[in-house]
Amino acid sequence: MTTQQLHEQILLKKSFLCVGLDPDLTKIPPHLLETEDPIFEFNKAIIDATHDLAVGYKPNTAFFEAYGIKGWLSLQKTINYINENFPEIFTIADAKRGDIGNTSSMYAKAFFEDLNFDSVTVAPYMGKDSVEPFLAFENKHTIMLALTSNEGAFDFQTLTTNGKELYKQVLETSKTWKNSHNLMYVVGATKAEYFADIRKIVPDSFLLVPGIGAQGGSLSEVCKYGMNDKVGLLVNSARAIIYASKGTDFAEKAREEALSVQQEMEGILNLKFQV
Ligand SMILES: O=c1ccn([C@@H]2O[C@H](COP(=O)(O)O)[C@@H](O)[C@H]2O)c(=O)[nH]1
Repeated sequence: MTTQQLHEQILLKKSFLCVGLDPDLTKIPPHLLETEDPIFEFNKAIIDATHDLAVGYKPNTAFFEAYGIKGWLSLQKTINYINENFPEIFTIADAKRGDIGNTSSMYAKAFFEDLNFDSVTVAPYMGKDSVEPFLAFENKHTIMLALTSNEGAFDFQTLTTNGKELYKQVLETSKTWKNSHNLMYVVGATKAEYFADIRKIVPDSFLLVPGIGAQGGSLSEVCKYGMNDKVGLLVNSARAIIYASKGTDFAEKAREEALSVQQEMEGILNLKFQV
């Protein structure tokens, strides 16, 4: 999917919501545990209930890898289900990969070719040759951690080296890499006050923004400082939506939560773009 197509979906659905698919067998409704593949059944129900309100889904691979081969198969079934039934939806493998070049190439093949995700998250720590193998895939997107939503972001990312905060250096340097037009960046919703500075460095890039909902970030603050003239934001919420209920009504309740976020987004888009 191209960023232009993603932008069109945002305007069509009046939404820049990305639903995080973080299935945890201890949290999903007990009645699903009796099915053959509880994780897939859970994801499928959430997707069926929210696909008209969201422009993206972000399975975090940790929640699948934790269950070994069965979990990986559930991930494969989930991405196939989205691609076959809702090909207009942008998919993100939140895997936070990155290694020496030849290894990164294999990670890129796994997520872009074998699983056919539109994008994958990567860590910038190993530098240019660890990220460029992902960027080589045209119309696939590499979403690099810039300023994360957690408290530990302040351990390294905001430290100043050579007169500049590390996350700013990451943003600036990555723009010089080959095929950098395929880059997007992760910026946490809990760091809304940093968005204005980030937009000075990457005015046109899409930002994947986790941290509203369970982590308490403010959607309106993120939009105030982070939205560009093409919207440029994919705002993720997982637990607040997918675990809205543990009962047989879990999908209905997930829809209600997603709808409330979508409606807030629609209000913001109406104000800014008169869509
Ligand atoms: O900075 C980051 C990067 C990734 N995440 C991931 O996003 C979701 C957030 O889930 P919630 O339940 O909405 O808090 C989860 O998969 C994280 O691993 C992040 O939170 N912050």
